Amino acid sequence: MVKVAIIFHSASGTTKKLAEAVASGIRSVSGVDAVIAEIVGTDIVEGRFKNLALIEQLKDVDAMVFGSPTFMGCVSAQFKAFADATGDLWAEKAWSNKIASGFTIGSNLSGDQLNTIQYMQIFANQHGMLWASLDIPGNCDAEGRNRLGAQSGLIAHSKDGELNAIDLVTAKYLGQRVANVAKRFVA
Ligand SMILES: Cc1cc2nc3c(=O)[nH]c(=O)nc-3n(C[C@H](O)[C@H](O)[C@H](O)COP(=O)(O)O)c2cc1C
Repeated sequence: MVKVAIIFHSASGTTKKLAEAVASGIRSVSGVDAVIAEIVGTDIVEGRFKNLALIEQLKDVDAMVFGSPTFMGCVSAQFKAFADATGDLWAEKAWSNKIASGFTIGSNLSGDQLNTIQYMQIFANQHGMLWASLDIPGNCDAEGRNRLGAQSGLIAHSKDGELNAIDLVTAKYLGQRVANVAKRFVA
């Protein structure tokens, strides 16, 4: 069984809804299962991410999809604390050649969400992971998916704390895509 993990932080729940949609996309691909790893505030003690069980969960996965709200133009502090806690794995090349992708959400249409995705991509590349983009041409899709037109990963927009239904459909597709890429790569 190919395993794809979703590692995400969500303060007010919108990123979590995207994560659930990504998981449903992963699980819709035969032979692939989703591993959910939610970063929560209490994982951070004196500024450092201490949930080693969450990191251990990622040991055997073939791919990871990172999710974070865009806070002040980048990933949340909680997500960054998780990333910083993987430094030993970086030295061991423990995640080398795993597939990676990412999603984020912001309350502005152009609220610097791209920087969040680019940070996730750099984080993945630090680990020697292989980044899977979002291969839905923005504004050229019959179903209107990828409505904000980011190709590096999924950028979503929350309005008054609510998600857009199309963003959820796009998130499901992102899960399917990463699952299919991981399946191909593992075969
Ligand atoms: C401290 C803080 C900083 C934020 N910074 C940004 C930002 O830079 N760009 C943006 O578009 N939205 C920003 N937002 C809005 C959140 O990204 C948005 O509400 C998102 O849906 C929250 O995700 P969550 O529900 O998973 O916590 C910010 C919100 C907070 C609380």
